[in-house]
Amino acid sequence: MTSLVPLYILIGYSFAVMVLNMKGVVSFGLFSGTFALTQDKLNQIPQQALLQDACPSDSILRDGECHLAVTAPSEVTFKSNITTSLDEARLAASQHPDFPWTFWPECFSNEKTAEPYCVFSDQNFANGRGIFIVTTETLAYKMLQKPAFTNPQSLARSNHHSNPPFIQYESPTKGRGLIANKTLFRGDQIFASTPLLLADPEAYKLIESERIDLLYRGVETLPKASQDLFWGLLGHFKGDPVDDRINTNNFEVFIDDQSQAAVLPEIAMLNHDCRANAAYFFDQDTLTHHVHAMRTIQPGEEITISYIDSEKTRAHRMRRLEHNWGFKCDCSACTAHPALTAESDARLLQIEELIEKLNDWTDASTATPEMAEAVVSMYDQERLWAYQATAYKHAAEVYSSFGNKFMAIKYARLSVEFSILDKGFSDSDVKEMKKMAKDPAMTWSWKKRVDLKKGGCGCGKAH
Ligand SMILES: C[S@@+](CC[C@H](N)C(=O)[O-])C[C@H]1O[C@@H](n2cnc3c(N)ncnc32)[C@H](O)[C@@H]1O
Repeated sequence: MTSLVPLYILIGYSFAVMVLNMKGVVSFGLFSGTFALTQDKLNQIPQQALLQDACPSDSILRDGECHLAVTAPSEVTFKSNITTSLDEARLAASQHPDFPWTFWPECFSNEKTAEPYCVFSDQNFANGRGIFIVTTETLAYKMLQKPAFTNPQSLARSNHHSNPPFIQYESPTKGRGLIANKTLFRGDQIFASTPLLLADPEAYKLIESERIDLLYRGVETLPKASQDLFWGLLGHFKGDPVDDRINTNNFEVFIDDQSQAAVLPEIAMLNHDCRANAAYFFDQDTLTHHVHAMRTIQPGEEITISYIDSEKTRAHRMRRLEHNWGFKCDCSACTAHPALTAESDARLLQIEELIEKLNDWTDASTATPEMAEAVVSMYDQERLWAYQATAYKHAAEVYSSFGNKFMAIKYARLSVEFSILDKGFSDSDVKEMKKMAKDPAMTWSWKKRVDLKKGGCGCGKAH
């Protein structure tokens, strides 16, 4: 699973601005006359309070008003040390036949970097949405081999941001967020978007001003509509405006096993909930970040994702969210009565213990199908919809290990569906569970524990 994480966290960088003030830009004015829903439609939507401060999806809500386009905020006074003008960089690129980038890349290096870090920009990427990548030449040219660049058809399902299944609203405590404008069912697509930028956390090896130079140059090279989307993002660390927006909004993704910070402005409007109703993953072939509903989401309900590992106890979750994003989580799981919270924490710890037992494939294993059933039930009770794939996988494997073909198939089928939504179409868990759903007897776990029941060794039963 990818995760939303400040860039400085990706590199274990100890960031100076850790006392966070994340609510700077939010105010609570009424929506302007551009709001498109009629009163009739509003009346069909429960939780109307949320709709008070809503904007149509093609607008950005800023300071209580809907704006169609967002320009660089006035606090941006950055002066780059890069001396080549954009026009010169464009001309230099155009003079090289078959040069894959729109601008000649700017690069910096020092004694800590094995290769220079550069900004590579393609304005035509994803049908004119554009992208810039701050990384080494080696990694950038590897990315160029991906279908996202070599086969534009592979992006046919990406970046359809008109007529979305949500509208934007502004909450007094969370800032902007997205609420469903129609019923969404499990598996319904909410987003499939390509990043405006990918930034290699290793670029932190550059001196600060040079790393930031590359980021500013990158933003300048984006098409105007994408620049507006970038500047419309919230920044709450109050450091450099570009860095701040990246730190507040980036998702950690992996491309060829290398961690990258990806900024996806539309998806970055999703707020956090420890019991999120949507899940996300990144497909590195198409450089597309997908968000899907994990359960039925009613119209008027906020669509949420989890920024952190929400299988942890409340205190742990609250600490992470406050440390990384500067907010006190007030989701239902974090604000429940202490008696209920204690129960929830106890369940989460018990899930952890049981999973450890289910993962024990030695002859001393005490794992049983009932144990996995308890785990499945507790995930459900905890409302951990985005994580259920894990529970189903354990159940499928334990049933297979006791030779119970149809219970293994049942849970493998469930695991495939949930894993696709949470981990991606081609994740190894998906492949493994697809194999089991077809024929458990052909998987490594088949009858692995059968002989253990009789006190013998389960060795040698695998196919
Ligand atoms: C990726 S942005 C989400 C969109 C953001 N609300 C906006 O207005 O642009 C992350 C920021 O949203 C706010 N946020 C997200 N989830 C929240 C929550 N559950 N409670 C309070 N603030 C939240 C925090 O300020 C956080 O730093």
